[in-house]
Amino acid sequence: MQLAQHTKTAILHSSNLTKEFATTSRPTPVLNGIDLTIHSGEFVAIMGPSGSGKSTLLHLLSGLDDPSSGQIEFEQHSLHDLNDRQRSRLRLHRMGFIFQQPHFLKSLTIYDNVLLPALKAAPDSNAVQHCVDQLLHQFSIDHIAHQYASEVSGGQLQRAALCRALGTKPAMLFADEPTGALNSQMTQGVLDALAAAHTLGTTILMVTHDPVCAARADRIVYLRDGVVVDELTLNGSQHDAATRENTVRTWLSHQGF
Ligand SMILES: Nc1ncnc2c1ncn2[C@@H]1O[C@H](COP(=O)(O)OP(=O)(O)OP(=O)(O)O)[C@@H](O)[C@H]1O
Repeated sequence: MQLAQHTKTAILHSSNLTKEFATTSRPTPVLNGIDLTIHSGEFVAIMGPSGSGKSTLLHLLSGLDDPSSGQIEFEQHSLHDLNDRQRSRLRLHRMGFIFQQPHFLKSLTIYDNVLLPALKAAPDSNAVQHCVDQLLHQFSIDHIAHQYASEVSGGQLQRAALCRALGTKPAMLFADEPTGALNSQMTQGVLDALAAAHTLGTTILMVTHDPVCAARADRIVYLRDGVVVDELTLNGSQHDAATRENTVRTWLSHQGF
């Protein structure tokens, strides 16, 4: 992984993105024309009321689901132009994912769960094992490497999920409420791990309800009724966590959050 370079190269760009879900009565519009650019090396949080379309947007931007209309470009690839196989390859090699509930294969150790997708992405097993060892050490879970998912805490498991996501060396990490199921102490551990991944150059897009999590981002995008209604850029000089959090909470209160 390379050190973060704060160049203004777009890694992800969406234009006029819409999404409707077909319900029994009529199509329900959920996203109503999203124009969003995420720059390489940025850490962007998506916030908004429940049902505003945050997870739907994350799924579209990562190619997990298709928009009803509009364009998405990821590293100059139009997702629309890729077939399923090409998209899967792009997700395996260039994107990482973490969700609120990490799903691990129960019959494999934490180590093997992390190793498996990394080997699929880059079959040089020695280099991959070295990378996995480093990740587990960096996120302070090397001592649970040979345990099973059922034997470790939620915070440890989420950090393992982050290792698994980073083991394929993705350019961009998509995180949907990664701390939603954790207490505040475990949340801090996962946020520190995310911040470390960001410092090493991974672009991050994170959906969150939590101002404490959002305060770690460079920029917060606020969604209401499927539209981006406001953005907050956090001043890089606000290194003090309490100051950043206050800035975020004040801004959110103006959004009626
Ligand atoms: N597969 C689906 N079929 C029909 N409706 C859906 C589907 N997925 C999401 N929706 C609807 O789209 C809207 C937005 O959902 P989404 O999960 O994106 O919101 P969100 O902002 O992430 O919400 P939350 O904060 O509660 O997780 C909701 O009204 C939801 O019911």
